[in-house]
Parts: sequence; structure tokens; C-alpha cells
Amino acid sequence: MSLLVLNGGSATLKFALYRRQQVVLRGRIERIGSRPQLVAIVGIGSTLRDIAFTGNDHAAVSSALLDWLEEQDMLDGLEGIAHRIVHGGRDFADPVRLDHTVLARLDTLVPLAPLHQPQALAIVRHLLARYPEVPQIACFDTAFHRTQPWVNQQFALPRTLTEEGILRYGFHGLSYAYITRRLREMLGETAGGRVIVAHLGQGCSLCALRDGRSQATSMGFTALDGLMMGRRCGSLDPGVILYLMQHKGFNAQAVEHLLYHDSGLYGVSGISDDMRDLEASEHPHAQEAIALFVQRVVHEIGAMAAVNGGLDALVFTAGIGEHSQRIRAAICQRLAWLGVALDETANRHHAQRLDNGSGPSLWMIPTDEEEEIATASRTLLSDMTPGSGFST
Ligand SMILES: Nc1ncnc2c1ncn2[C@@H]1O[C@H](COP(=O)(O)OP(=O)(O)O)[C@@H](O)[C@H]1O
Ligand SMILES: CC(=O)OP(=O)(O)O
Ligand SMILES: [Mg+2]
Repeated sequence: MSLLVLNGGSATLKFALYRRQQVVLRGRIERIGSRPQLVAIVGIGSTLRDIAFTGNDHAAVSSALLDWLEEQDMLDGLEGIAHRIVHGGRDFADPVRLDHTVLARLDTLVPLAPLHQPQALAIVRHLLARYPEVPQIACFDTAFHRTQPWVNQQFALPRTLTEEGILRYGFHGLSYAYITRRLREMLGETAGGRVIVAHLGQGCSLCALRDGRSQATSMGFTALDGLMMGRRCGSLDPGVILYLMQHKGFNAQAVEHLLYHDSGLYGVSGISDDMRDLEASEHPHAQEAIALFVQRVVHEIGAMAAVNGGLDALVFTAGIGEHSQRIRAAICQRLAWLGVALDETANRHHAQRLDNGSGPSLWMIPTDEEEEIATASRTLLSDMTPGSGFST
């Protein structure tokens, strides 16, 4: 029996195939929307390079992936497909079986996550038609934050709007749940301290944890708020949007494009949304984009430390957090006031433990959203398919 996990990002599709509880195959397809390309595959002798990507959207790319997996006999005994769904709104927190009724409710959240929700739901619809008997499960990026204290979920807006669900939801919850589990395995009781996790990837956010639970996070109603990202600007004075609409002729669509596609590292550098390209560039605008990125992270870590009343541990994860020694060093240097002291050799070698023995502990922990999705789905799947072995 096997479980396929699909994690659709704005321009990526990550996948992992589990047999029992072991991952037997995983990989990622990047640049969906322009030139889909398989970047890495682990766990099987052959590669997906021979895959023909005839279409260029998430449903077409997932279809090509499924064709290939079938050809390799990898889907024999497929008993479930589990998805990362970015927005669960107020109604969805626990993993849920996807059917057309649930999909219709998740459709209403598309405007709150236009980079992620429509792509993921298109994949689900495609797979429901293709494998009608295979249960599909949604795991939500918002779920981990739903237990936050009331004050950290509110905007200072009129209550009527709050009651309609205009709240701070927060995202990257599957990543934070995975990191929390890893910290607990590594640290035991001390993992319950004042922890900040910095998920710095294409999307970036912070989470303040206490007793292993989310206390506050930098993303809000949508995945636009908080840190500067690859193409998203993060926190912005809402007055800027009013000004653009009232005086510069921007309509809602133009604002959406500006905020989700043209801003962030890409907009400030004018070069790339990818930290690797900016680090390699000597152009002053690339260096300024990096400086602003670090400034925003430092600023928001200060806020998260204030929420938690101090800092016992700081974790870096996701693409930039896992791979950029330069960004980690620049952030840690600016956090000396919190007692943060980086071991530069450990940082250069991308070691798991990064502090020099004094101050808060510092960590680099590769995230694994697919593993979290697989774990979160198993109980539901075992209830649906008794004897399947999903819970064993
Ligand atoms: N070696 C590296 N050095 C610096 N940044 C990197 C490196 N590898 C990846 N990144 C950054 O990580 C980003 C991708 O992060 P990732 O967490 O995989 O994104 P997502 O899952 O949201 O698509 C890239 O856009 C790039 O900015
Ligand atoms: C929610 C979000 O921003 O996700 P990603 O980092 O995959 O873009
Ligand atoms: Mg991501």
C-alpha cells in the first residue's frame, strides 16, 4: 500500500511516495508556468528527465508526473493521495477527505491565497477524475496556528469584519509542525521554551513557539504579510495601496500583481527572486535587496522575541534558511542584543547546531512538509481503509 504526497507551491510541485511509512521516491518540479523542469529525484534508479511536460500548469504537470509514475509501476497499490492545501480558513484545521463539497468550500478561499490555492485545487480535481476511488486528503498550512491566543489572531478592525473571518491565519504551518516535532525529538523538554522558527524560502515567515505551540506568526490573512519574500513585499503600509488605486490608476488586479509577483527580492533587485542569484551578483541593487531582506527578518524576530518574552532557540529552515550561510550570519550578527552567538565554522558547514555554546541555541533544520503531510494523513486514511497498514 502506498501514499502519494503532493505539495503544490506557486511555481513548484514537490512530491513524495511512501510505502508503509518509508519514503521510496521524492522530487520537485520547478518553474511551472514558464518552463517546467524536474530538479531532483531521489530513491529510484531512473530519472524523470524523460518526462514530457506537454502542458504548463499544475494540473498538466501533475498529470505528466502521474503518467510517469504509472509507467514505472510506482502507483501499484496506491491507497491515498495527500495534498498541502495552503488555506483552510476558519472551517478547516484537521486533515479532511476531499470531495466536491469540500472543494467548493475551499474554492471560496482562493482570493486569500491566489498563488497556491487554485493550483492545488486544480490538481485535486484532476486526480479525483483520474482516480475516483482513491481517497484524497487535504492538510492545511493554516492549521498549526489556529490555537494561537486571541490577541495574536486579530486585526484592529471592526468586529463585524472579524466575525466574517478577516483574521490573522498564518501559513507554513506544516513546516512549523514538522520542525516542532524534530525539536522535541532532539531537545525533549527544553523544546518547550521560547522558540522562533524562521521559514525562509520562496515564501518567508516566522513563528514564535511556546510549549511547542504557535503563539504568533508573521503572515496574516494572506501569505503576503510579514517578511520580504521572493516576489512578495511583506508588511506594507495599507496607505500605499490606497494611493496606488486613487492616484496612480491601479485596479485590484494590478495591485494583486504588484504584491504577489513584482515585489520582494525580485522587485527591489530588478534581477531575480532567487537568493542564489542575488548572492552571486555584484550589482548594488542585488546587495540592497539582500540588506532589506535581512533588515525585515531582524525587525520581525525582535517582534516575535517580544511576544515570547525572550529567546531560547532560533531555527533556520526552508531554501534560504537551510542553504545560505551568508543570510544566517547576517541575521545572527544583528541579534547579538538577544545573546545570539553564531559558531562561524558550523554555519559555514551548514551544521545542524549553529551556536557557539553561549546564548540561545541556534539550529539549521531542513524542513519536510511532505513528511508532515504523510504523518498527518495516516490516521484519517487508516480509519477509511481498515487493515491498510497506514497507522502501523
Ligand atoms: N544554495 C542556496 N543559497 C541561497 N538561497 C537558496 C539556495 N537554495 C535555495 N535558495 C533559496 O530558496 C528559495 C526556495 O526555497 P524553498 O523553500 O525550496 O521554496 P518553496 O518550497 O517555497 O518553493 C529559492 O527561491 C532561493 O531564494
Ligand atoms: C504559504 C507560502 O507562502 O508558501 P510557499 O513558501 O510555498 O510559497
Ligand atoms: Mg514553500
